Amino acid sequence: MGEEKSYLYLIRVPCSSANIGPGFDVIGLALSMYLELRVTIAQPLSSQSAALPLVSKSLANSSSSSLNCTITYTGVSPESIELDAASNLLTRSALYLLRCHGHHSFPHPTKVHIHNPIPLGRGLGSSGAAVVAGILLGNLALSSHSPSLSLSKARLLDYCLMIERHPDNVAAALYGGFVGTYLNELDPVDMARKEIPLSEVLPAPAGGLDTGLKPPEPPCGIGHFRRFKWAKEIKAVAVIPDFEVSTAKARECLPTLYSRQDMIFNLQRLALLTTALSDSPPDPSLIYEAMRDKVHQPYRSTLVPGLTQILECVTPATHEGLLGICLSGAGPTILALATGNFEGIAEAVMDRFKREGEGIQCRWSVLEPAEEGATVEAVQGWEHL
Ligand SMILES: Nc1ncnc2c1ncn2[C@@H]1O[C@H](COP(=O)(O)OP(=O)(O)O)[C@@H](O)[C@H]1O
Ligand SMILES: N[C@@H](CCOP(=O)(O)O)C(=O)O
Repeated sequence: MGEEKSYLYLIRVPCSSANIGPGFDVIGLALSMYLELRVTIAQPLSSQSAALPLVSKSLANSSSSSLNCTITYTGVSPESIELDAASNLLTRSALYLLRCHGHHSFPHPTKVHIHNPIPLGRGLGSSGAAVVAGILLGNLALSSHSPSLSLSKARLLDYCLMIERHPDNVAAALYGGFVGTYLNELDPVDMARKEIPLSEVLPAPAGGLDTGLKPPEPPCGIGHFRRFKWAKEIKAVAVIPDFEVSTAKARECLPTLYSRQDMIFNLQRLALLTTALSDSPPDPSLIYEAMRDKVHQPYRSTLVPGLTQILECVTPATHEGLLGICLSGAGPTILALATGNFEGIAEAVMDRFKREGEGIQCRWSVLEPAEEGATVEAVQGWEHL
C-alpha cells in the first residue's frame, strides 16, 4: 500500500475591533490575538505520483467522513465549538467556497487543528476571524483539488462578505491594520445574489441540504476597503467581561431609522477620527470626542450593564494616558485606546463593571494593531498522513 502525500499549512487570522465608536459597520482594527489553523491537506494531484493509491483512514463520524475533514480544537470555550465539519462555522465557510467551484468535500483526507484564543461573543471579531480562516482553508482545499485554481485576496473578501455581511471585521482580519470599508451598490441581479438567505450559503449541516447544485457565487467587488495610518504610540486595552453578547442579538436592538441630528453627530466625528488616530503625538481631547457615538452604543447599553457610566466616567481628564474609549464591536468588551497607564485604565473600567454592572468580572489585555492581517504559510514540504 502506498501513502498519500500531504502538505502542512499554518493559517493565522487576527481578531478585530469594529466601529471604534462612531464608525458603525464602517471601520475596523485588526489586533494582535490570533486564531490559528494547522491544516494537513493532500498535495495538489498534479504533483502526486500517479501510481500512489489513496489510503483510507477511519474518521470521527459519518458526516465528517463524507466531507473528508476531521477537526480538533484547543482554545476558549471548547464546549461551544462544533467538531463536526458539517456544522463548524469555519469548515462550512470553506465548503461554501468549494461548492461554488463544484467540489462537495475536502480533499481526502484533510485534518484541521484549530487553536483559538479569541473569546466568543465578546465583540473581538471571533466569528469574522473564523469566516476569514474558513475561506482561506477553502482556498487551500480548492488548490489541492484543482492545482491551477487559487483565488486572489480581493475575491476572497467577496466570499467572506457572503457570510459575514458587515465588512468591518472581515476586511480588518483579512487585510490587517486599521481599515475603512463600504459595500458597493451592485446592479439588481448581483444585489439579489448577494442577499440570498445565509442558510443557502451555509446550509446547516453542510452537506445536509446539498443537492449537488452549485450555490450562487458571490458577485465581484461586493465591498471596498482602504487602510488608514495608525500612530505607533497608540495601543488598545481590551477589557473583556465574563459574559457573551451575540452580535445578532446586539444588532436586533438597534433602530431601523435615525434622526438627522444623530447621523450628523456620528459622521462629523468619524471624519476626524480616522486622521486623529494617525497623528503623532496623538491628541487625547480630539480622539476622546471623535470616538463618541449615537448610533449603536446607547442602544446596546441595555445588553452591557455599566456601559454608559464607563464611557462617561473614564476619560483622558481622569485617566492619564487614555485617548478614547468605546464598545468593541457589538460588545461587551470595552476598547480603550491609550499611550500608557494601561493597568490603571483597565482597573478603572473593571471597577465600573463591578459597581455598575452587578459584579461583572473581567480580564484585560494590551493589544497592538496586527498590521499583516491573515497569513497562510506552508510550514514544511510534505508529510505522510
Ligand atoms: N473558531 C471558531 N470556530 C467555530 N465557530 C466559531 C469560532 N469563533 C466563533 N465562532 C462562532 O461565532 C459565534 C460568535 O460570533 P458573534 O456572536 O458574531 O461574536 P463575536 O464575533 O463578537 O465573537 C460563536 O458563538 C461561534 O458560534
Ligand atoms: N459593525 C458590527 C460589528 C460586530 O462586531 P463583533 O466583533 O461584535 O462581531 C456591529 O456593531 O454589529
